[in-house]
Amino acid sequence: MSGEMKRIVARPLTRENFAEFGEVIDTNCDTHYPINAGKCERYHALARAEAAGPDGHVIINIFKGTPYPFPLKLSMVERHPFGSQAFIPLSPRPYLVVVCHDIGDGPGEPHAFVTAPGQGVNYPRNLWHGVLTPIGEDQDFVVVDRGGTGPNLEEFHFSHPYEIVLPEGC
Ligand SMILES: NC(=O)N[C@@H](O)C(=O)O
Ligand code: NI
Repeated sequence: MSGEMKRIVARPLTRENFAEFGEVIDTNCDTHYPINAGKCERYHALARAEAAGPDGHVIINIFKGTPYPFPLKLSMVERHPFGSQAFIPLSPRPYLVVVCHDIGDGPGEPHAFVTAPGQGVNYPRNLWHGVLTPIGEDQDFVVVDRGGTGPNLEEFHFSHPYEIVLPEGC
């Protein structure tokens, strides 16, 4: 294994297999009810936005992402100490989600997921994650995260990069 990258195969993202990391933003849930005299269905409180630290407040952004080559060489993950970060795709394409638990002095082994078309995710404050990673085509996202002052980006560079591969047929 010396010199070789450890291979991680991405799994399909589900609310259940992502629950130990963060929230999935999609309509495959039971927290919904009709509003506006039945003309609209509200899928309520799918995730919670956190905005702490000096002058912390929630902001809404658009990220126009460009695709990464696969297999992906993952050498860095990051986290946001003062706030959460949610990614909601504006096109029905899968993208890659990479997250890690913190093991005390930094991130543990990465966990990789491929979203279903249209599925969003919310990274709670301080969750280690890979940067926005579209697959195959440019993809735009609404991103809900934290504005304010103070350092809200911490990066960790792995001493041994990982190789992230997509599941068959992706
Ligand atoms: N840096 C930035 O705004 N984006 C990253 O946080 C990311 O998770 O893609
Ligand atoms: Ni981020």
